[in-house]
Amino acid sequence: MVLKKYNINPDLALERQKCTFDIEEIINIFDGGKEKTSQRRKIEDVVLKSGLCHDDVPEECMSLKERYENAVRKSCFFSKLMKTELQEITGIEDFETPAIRRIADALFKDISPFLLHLGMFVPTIIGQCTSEQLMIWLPKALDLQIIGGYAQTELGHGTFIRGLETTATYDADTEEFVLHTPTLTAHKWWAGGLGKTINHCIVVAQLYTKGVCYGTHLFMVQIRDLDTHMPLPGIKVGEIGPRMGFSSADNGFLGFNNFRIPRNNMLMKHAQVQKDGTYVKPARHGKLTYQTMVFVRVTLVNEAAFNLSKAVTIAVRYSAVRRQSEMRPNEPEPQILDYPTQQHKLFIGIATAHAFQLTANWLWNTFKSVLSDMKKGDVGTLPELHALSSCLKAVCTSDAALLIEQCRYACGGHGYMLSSNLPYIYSFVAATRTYEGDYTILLLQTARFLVKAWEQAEAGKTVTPTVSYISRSLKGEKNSWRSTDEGIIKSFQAVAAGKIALCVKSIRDRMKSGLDYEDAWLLTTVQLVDAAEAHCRSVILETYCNEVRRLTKSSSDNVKIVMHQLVTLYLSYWTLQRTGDLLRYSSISEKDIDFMQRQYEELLQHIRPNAVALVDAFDLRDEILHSSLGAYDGRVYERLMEQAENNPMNAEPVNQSFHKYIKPLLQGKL
Ligand SMILES: CCCCCCCCCC/C=C\CCCCC/C=C/C(=O)SCCNC(=O)CCNC(=O)[C@H](O)C(C)(C)COP(=O)(O)OP(=O)(O)OC[C@H]1O[C@@H](n2cnc3c(N)ncnc32)[C@H](O)[C@@H]1OP(=O)(O)O
Ligand SMILES: Cc1cc2nc3c(=O)[nH]c(=O)nc-3n(C[C@H](O)[C@H](O)[C@H](O)COP(=O)(O)OP(=O)(O)OC[C@H]3O[C@@H](n4cnc5c(N)ncnc54)[C@H](O)[C@@H]3O)c2cc1C
Repeated sequence: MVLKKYNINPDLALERQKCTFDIEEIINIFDGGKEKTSQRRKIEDVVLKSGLCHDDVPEECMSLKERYENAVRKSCFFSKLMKTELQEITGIEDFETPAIRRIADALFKDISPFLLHLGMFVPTIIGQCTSEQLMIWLPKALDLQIIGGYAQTELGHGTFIRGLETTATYDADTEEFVLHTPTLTAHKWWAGGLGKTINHCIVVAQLYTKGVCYGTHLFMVQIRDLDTHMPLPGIKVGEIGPRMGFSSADNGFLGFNNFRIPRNNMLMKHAQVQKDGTYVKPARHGKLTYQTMVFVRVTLVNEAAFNLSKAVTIAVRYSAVRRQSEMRPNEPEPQILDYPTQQHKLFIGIATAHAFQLTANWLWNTFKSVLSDMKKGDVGTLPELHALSSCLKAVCTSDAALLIEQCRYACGGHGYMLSSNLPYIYSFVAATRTYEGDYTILLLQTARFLVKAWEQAEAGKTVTPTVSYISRSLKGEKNSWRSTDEGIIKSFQAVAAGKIALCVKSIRDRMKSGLDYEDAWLLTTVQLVDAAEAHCRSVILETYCNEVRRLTKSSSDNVKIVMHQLVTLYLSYWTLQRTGDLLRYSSISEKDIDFMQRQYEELLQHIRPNAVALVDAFDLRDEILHSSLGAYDGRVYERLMEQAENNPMNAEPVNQSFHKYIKPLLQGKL
């Protein structure tokens, strides 16, 4: 759609005059410096000027097939643009560039069918191939001579990877693997792009050689002819059908009928099958084939932050424009943003977007540092990364989904319109809570790490920094509540330590009463999930505070003030959400809680004048927001009417169904 130009809505113009800080300063902080902001804007200009974002009809008014075809068209031209003009600007073949991720949303209101190519296929090649394999597949994948996906999940199993049924049996005579789908439930299911788009695929299958099963391994499989795009003989492939979102990502199914691939198509960086069929197990760590999942979990924290920032931008701008009800008799209707309950719904969204973005950046740096350790042969930091990326992925995607839905509630009926974009943002983020490891499953992985850390600390061993609070707790350090940043973080750590202690106790008590470890663990899993969530909260709170302090060191006083107001709001919000836990595990009193409640309500008032400026500081162009409610000019009603008038349903004054059905019904002739 071409966005019509309107003058700024007067309410929104007034809001911007109230701003107390330099918006550009905050934009630079989140971009990582002035130069990065300027590079991002250049990238956005190129994409927006390319005309690629244009749709003849709104995406939501297209059929599923049209939406898919439109998304393929855009993905192809966008890929070409990335290889040419965008590469010149970034100067690198850098798919990490956050700016590329952001501007992709100007093209796709839903999802690109190439998402998994960039999101999992290329990263798996980079992380799992030997250098010889890398030289064969990486240039082709980066150049889009081959397009790939990641097919792990099956109809019968997603979470439990060890239970996957697809087999890859080595045939030493021909030096090939035979891929086979032995049952209905063994069909690959869900892989993005698999339905219609991709010609190659990373397949996760149980490896058999010399009659022994060695568990799941990764294989590069060509599934379609490069010229005709027809499925290769022995391959059954198709689209799984309409879903809540991801409508243009052609999620697919895949079955193999004794399909042969060369030995070299097993990704052999970590484990190998030699020509004679001898299996060589990974030298360093048994779970290195799970590395792409860790990578994606790390990027999903960023997705949570980015999508929440879009939703809250839409809802705050709308709330500044929308007037409803009256505060006092005969007074003009106020902007709904003036209601404290509305501020309560929205300002936590702004603070959370900041908290998650800074946590995502920190996690990304941790990920890079662990990768560099692993390159040197040291896998010692991997368990902590796995525990961190698991809980942060779980909690951030889950919180973001809830807060995005809250943004929709905050927009009343108009938020329910697809043209608000809130339903699309929600359905995308809701899926991130499930895929790449379901919420509960990932928190249970973190809980395993926490229980082990507890046992290590008990044995007097040093534990990693993110769980050092366990050692303090074991030393008997009592928590005394203080309503400062550090004080609140310490209390949240005391909550986490208290919950982990209870889990350990429950497991041990249950074992004493005769249960084996597995049953004792199973019966404690409700508490274990809770403990892992508490640990994750303490990590987010601490990272957010530390990062704001670090990043605003040389900022103006006004930026320091407003960024810190949001930190305090976040800390107060979570304190009030978790009073039960804090009363149980810290020395917080009722008086302290009353103080925190008052502080929270005062903060809403302090942040109110800067609310619109704070969402402007996410610097999200209208073309990325795609929202009738959230455009920079605030012309909500004009856009809603424009969209209604453009609705293809209104192209003809009388729909044919009137003549076919309604009229005969009215006339008793049906
Ligand atoms: C042109 C267009 C441009 C468009 C650009 C847009 C860009 C957008 C960017 C978005 C980015 C990416 C989006 C990607 C979209 C992805 C779509 C979705 C994909 C998928 O979902 S793929 C499938 C994912 N599946 C899962 O996640 C399954 C979850 N299950 C598991 O991970 C495991 O089964 C398990 C961990 C739950 C259990 O595994 P298991 O083998 O049974 O192990 P355990 O016995 O439990 O544990 C044994 C020990 O191993 C440790 N462990 C487990 N996992 C790991 C790991 N990953 N790393 C390190 N260690 C691990 C575990 O802790 C145990 O240790 P211990 O014995 O306790 O010491
Ligand atoms: C939009 C979307 C895109 C996807 N894209 C891909 C893709 O490209 N490639 C791919 O391979 N996969 C993909 N997936 C699949 C995805 O990774 C899985 O759906 C996900 O990992 C969850 O697994 P599941 O469906 O088997 O759920 P299940 O494991 O069946 O979960 C169902 C419920 O059971 C619970 N549960 C399961 N096991 C346990 C346990 N041990 N303890 C306690 N509770 C348990 C879960 O918590 C959950 O509440 C995609 C999924 C979606 C929704």
